[in-house]
Amino acid sequence: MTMSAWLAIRRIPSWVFPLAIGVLLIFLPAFGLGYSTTRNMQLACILALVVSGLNLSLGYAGELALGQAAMYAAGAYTAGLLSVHGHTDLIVQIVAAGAVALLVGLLTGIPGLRLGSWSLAMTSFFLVLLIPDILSIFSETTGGKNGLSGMEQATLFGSVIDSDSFYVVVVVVMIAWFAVLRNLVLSRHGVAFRTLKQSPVLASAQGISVYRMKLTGYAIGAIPAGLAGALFANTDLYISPMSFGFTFAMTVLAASILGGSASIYGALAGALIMQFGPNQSTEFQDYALIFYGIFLIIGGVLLSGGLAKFGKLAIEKLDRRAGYVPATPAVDPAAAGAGGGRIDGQLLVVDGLEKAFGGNKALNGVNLTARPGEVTALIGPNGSGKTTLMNMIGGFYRSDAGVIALGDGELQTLTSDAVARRGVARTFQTPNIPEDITVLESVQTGRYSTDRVSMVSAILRLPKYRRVVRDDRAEAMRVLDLVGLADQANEKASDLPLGNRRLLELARAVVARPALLLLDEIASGLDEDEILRLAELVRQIRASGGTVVLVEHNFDLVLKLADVIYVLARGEVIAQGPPEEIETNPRVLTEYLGISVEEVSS
Ligand SMILES: Nc1ncnc2c1ncn2[C@@H]1O[C@H](COP(=O)(O)OP(=O)(O)OP(=O)(O)O)[C@@H](O)[C@H]1O
Repeated sequence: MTMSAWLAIRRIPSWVFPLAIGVLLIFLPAFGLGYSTTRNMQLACILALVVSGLNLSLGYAGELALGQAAMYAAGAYTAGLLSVHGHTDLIVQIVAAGAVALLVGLLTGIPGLRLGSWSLAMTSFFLVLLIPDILSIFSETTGGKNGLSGMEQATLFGSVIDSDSFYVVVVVVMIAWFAVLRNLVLSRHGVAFRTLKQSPVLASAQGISVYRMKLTGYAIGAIPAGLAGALFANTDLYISPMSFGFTFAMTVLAASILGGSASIYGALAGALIMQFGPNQSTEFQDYALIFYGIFLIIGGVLLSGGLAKFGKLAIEKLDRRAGYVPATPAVDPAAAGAGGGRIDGQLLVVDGLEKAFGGNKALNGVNLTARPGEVTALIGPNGSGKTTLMNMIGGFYRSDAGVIALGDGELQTLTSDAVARRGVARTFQTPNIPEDITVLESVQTGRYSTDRVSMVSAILRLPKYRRVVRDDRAEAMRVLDLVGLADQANEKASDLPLGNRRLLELARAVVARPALLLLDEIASGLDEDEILRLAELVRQIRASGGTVVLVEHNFDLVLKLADVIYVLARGEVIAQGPPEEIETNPRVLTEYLGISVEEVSS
């Protein structure tokens, strides 16, 4: 392909391609596809729906769950039972199946995710094993092991859907669901999912409730499984527990990993491979689990990221060869709004804060005040409690006693995500920047908790969502310009050198104009020039009205930057005051700098 042709292709909006594939799938039977291929295509689309749900929870929210098979079964039996009882309208069946699957998702997800770590994987795994037993217990209704028969052909607006039209319906449902998913994962919620997967600590520091977000991913992922179940039940008008067991759960997992679980369209690719490959051969069925094991190893080890990753790499390579660079959004000076770049910093008062780890008192009655428009620095030898104090202000540790007041509210009882939503932003000792997102997206995530916008609004691209996206972009470009990274807005954030990653973190922390900004060793690992640049930025934030608390080992920088310095030693404040005082305080010199007063005066 010539490079100019590639550039022309890149100018076409990205949603056009999947839609074109969808439309092609609709018309495939018209090209003389036989019954068996059309049927396999239909089953592949149904499988793709189930896989897309797993991708949302596994690939995006980072939670391994095998419960899709159970949700699929719930959807299929809901539709089947409705049909047996004379409710043949497909829309009614699909809506009911999606709702029941969502319920199964919530009922299993709530306890599974509450317990944390691997418990959702375990809960959902057992759920899959339980399917045949549950269906047997209610065998009078479900037909038990013999399956549910007696379904009527589905109808749409009163007319019976013949098998050719049913194929079209299946593809249309898949296209519609993929459009929903695309809008979701491309929105700020999608970036939030990816942040959560890579760093729950960063996610909660941005105001995202890890538990709620994971549950949301898992529960939304249940919906397509339910829809798929309803479509599957109407394919043969017969369902039995055989279709929903452990082997099916493994098919879904293998398709997800082969196609690439962190992608939407990878779900279709993986489903097509599984449907037209392994599912065709009867010998395969006998050794299915062994083959799935092999697939999972291939997918997990050799083909990390699945086919979707290959596709992405190929696109990136072509982009590089053709010199394609997406346009960087313009910096709009008016984006600063009526208040300019003003930050409404709030007063932080820490009073009598205590924290012990076992017998080790990390903080012992710490008092500290940080004012808006000032930089308050925290220094002290290693192990003196600085990080502990920062983590307690940020809500990551619970205090044993004491009060942390910000403005007219208190923080000490709040979780870290709630503290972030109160306007506390932070940077990390080691920059915490998720992979596979751009510099611009990364800064935009700093605004996740301001101007909140619902997932429904994002999926439907409602006016409020569009306005928030515009503001997110404009504000992010404004602060990127401030830190000097505007022209790298479209680069991969994690590829930046350390100095720029620290600048990026600073931009991400100030983009929401926080009430309190916590900076954790921003100078470490930087050269002189980079330190000067960061210091200048911190001064600008102070001048804009920000309340800044800075933990820093670089004493010279602290002396230049801070308005007030607190010196911690063994969990207690041993000195506090302006730099001129701290610099000459004998206790600080001996305890922190390790030099005697005589040495200084000589
Ligand atoms: N999660 C934890 N569990 C147990 N002990 C901890 C924990 N976090 C900190 N500590 C202990 O609390 C004390 C204070 O540690 P902290 O990390 O707050 O010090 P610091 O001043 O930030 O040190 P550094 O400059 O090395 O980062 C140390 O004795 C440390 O071992």
